[in-house]
Amino acid sequence: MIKSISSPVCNNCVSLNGTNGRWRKSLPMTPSISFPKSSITKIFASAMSGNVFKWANSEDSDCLLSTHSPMLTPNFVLPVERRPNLAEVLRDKVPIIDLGKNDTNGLVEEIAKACEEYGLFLIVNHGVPLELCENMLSAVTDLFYQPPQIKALLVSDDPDKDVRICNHYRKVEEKGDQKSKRFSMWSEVFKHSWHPSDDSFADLLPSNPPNYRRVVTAYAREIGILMSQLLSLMSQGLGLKGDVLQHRLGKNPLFRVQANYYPPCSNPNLTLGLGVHTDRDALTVLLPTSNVEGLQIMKDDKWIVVDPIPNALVVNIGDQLQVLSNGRYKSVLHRVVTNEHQSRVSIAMFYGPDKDAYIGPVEDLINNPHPQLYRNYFFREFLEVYRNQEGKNRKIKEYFEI
Ligand SMILES: O=C(O)CCC(=O)C(=O)O
Ligand SMILES: [Fe+2]
Repeated sequence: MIKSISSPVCNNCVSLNGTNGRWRKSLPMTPSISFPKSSITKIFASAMSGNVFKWANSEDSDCLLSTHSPMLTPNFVLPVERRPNLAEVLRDKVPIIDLGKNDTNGLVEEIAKACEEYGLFLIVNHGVPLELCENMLSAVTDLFYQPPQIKALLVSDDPDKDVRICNHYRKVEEKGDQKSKRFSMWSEVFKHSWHPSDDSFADLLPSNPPNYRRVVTAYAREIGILMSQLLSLMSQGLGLKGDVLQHRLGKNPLFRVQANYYPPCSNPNLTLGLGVHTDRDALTVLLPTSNVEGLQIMKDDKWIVVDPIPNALVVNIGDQLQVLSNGRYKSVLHRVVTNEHQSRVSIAMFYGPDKDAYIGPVEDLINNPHPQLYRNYFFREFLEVYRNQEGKNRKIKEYFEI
């Protein structure tokens, strides 16, 4: 059991007090999900021409149709140098950390090591009930399996829209050509905000699937508790008091969800589910379909597979923790590859700073052998740079390097 968890500083955040013992619960299996074709799907499928649906309000982007096998049209085929080169991917071991352990000091050490060396680790015995994870995955799957005409109502490329479905893309500039070419990623994503204790975010969510609002608010509460615990352990891993990182992220953190749907793909060598990126926020907790591979991380200049083991959630460091830790924790470079036979869903819950948070390396972590690596900035500045680099290979924290 984890004993020394400090109370979160944010009034809006959930408290860990009173959760003693929950970490001892052993977590049952995270299920693999199946993708039944609903009768509605069949009706609408017959109304479609071709396999790729052109969204009515999104001129430029061909969104994938999750209800049947989309075709690998040229807009998904990446230039040769950007393809995943699957033959060279390694099967190194990504750390698996048991949060149910009694030894807090050991846990702090293990987590710090994983954050420094990998920027990503799996957690088991994390306390989020299995049934809730299952319900979350199946509610999101139902959402993606709605008829395209229904989903089209949510489709938007406008980053200011709180609730939306979109198709990520990469802009690639060709030599001698002023105009960059857009390549679509082999996925559909559903985004919205969340909150660990104020359920009103759910009022903006679609009323279908009917259970989504209820499930996501329950899941958000659990993830809020888990993230507070992780931030406390990560803070201690830097030799700081448990509440420092959470305090630096501000009173009104930006909580965002991104659910990703990756249909089977006829040639995974030619495209990516999500392009190479780091997460722009502080912390990500990801719930993937178990037993279907997809996520890969870069370590020592090599891509390695993140094994989707049952029961586990994936935790990864985002850009803001790399900056706050003065480069000690790594915001891990990652990507998602597709596979020929199985669909995959993942749900990323992001914890980002308050827009007004002043982010920069924590002073105690700046010293002679460790000079300050980043200049301080308000998070809203970071977001602006992020937006200006939209669709490109982002280099945002590099922009703030000293
Ligand atoms: O699907 C995954 O495994 C990763 C998703 C991801 O990287 C993201 O949503 O930022
Ligand atoms: Fe990511």
